[in-house]
Amino acid sequence: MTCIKKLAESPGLTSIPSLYTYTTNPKDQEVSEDPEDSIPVIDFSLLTSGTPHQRSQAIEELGKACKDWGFFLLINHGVPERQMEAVIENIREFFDLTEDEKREFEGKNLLDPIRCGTSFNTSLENVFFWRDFLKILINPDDHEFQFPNKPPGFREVSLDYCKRIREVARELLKAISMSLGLEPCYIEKATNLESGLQVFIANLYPPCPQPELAMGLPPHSDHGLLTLVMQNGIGGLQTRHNGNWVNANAIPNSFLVNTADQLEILSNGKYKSNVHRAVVNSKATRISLAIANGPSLETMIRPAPELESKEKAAAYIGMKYKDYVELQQGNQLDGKSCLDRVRAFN
Ligand SMILES: O=C(O)CCC(=O)C(=O)O
Ligand SMILES: [Fe+2]
Repeated sequence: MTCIKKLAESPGLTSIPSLYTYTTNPKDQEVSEDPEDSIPVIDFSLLTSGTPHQRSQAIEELGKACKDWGFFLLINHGVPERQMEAVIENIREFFDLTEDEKREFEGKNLLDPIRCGTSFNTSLENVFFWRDFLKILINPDDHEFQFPNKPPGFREVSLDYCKRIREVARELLKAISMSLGLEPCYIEKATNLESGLQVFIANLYPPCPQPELAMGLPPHSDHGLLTLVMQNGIGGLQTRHNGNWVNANAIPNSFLVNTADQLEILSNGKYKSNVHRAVVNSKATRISLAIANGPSLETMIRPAPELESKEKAAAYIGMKYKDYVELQQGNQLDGKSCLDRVRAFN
């Protein structure tokens, strides 16, 4: 399978092959400029080291962001900027490897620890996306993490980065539990977060000669609990809010965080997983790194009984997270179609 990077670098490419022509209805081509649609900003330092008053206020704001948006910018998170830049630089070097070198990391099965490729699921797609990816499953119970051995140092800097993200996600999930009126460690315990799966998803979106006709990643929600995204300073992520598409303009050194399907299930639908997409541009290569933080693969996730009531019975059936990941990764990327498979009819 030819990667999109190679295609985009073909000399004199002025139009995209029809295989990449993605049809978007006119309403979905519009992007909201409404100031009401400005993405909430959460200050992580207030959640962890603010005064009790600042803390409870920050928890309330976080709960509101999860309920109204399922998306927020996270500032003052404590992950060093130079580490973020180093990971992005290594990802760039990884994608610069030759096609032959990258083929070694292609992977065959959905739950292979390392998979690299193009689009999302080329065996099922009629239209391909303007995106190459590298996906690595980071399972803390596996002490021998598998990771590409090229470029040199990629493994070390990335695994350390994932560890830090795991801590940030754990703190956020504590605050989210509290915002739902649950005890701080509720989500951590219910998901066996200690053994929780992280997926390292590096995305490369090369410049595209007809960006309005192509799609980097189509509208979808993520499978885990919380996804933390950083990028190389080039925008492209858009989030859906009140039926509008909104550009996720990152503040430098912030994370773009979105709530994912397992959080919607656990919160019994109080916090909806966020639908987002990645668009492409004609000028610059965009690199993004999404770290999806999820439950442990063997844990069955179901709505918290504390959040069920006479008026709101469990809105989802329970499913083992491993089965959910396979379902999501094995199908076409299409809005929240995977979540529909666990919706209860009551
Ligand atoms: O490229 C991005 O900003 C988003 C990527 C994304 O949504 C994903 O990898 O699930
Ligand atoms: Fe995503």
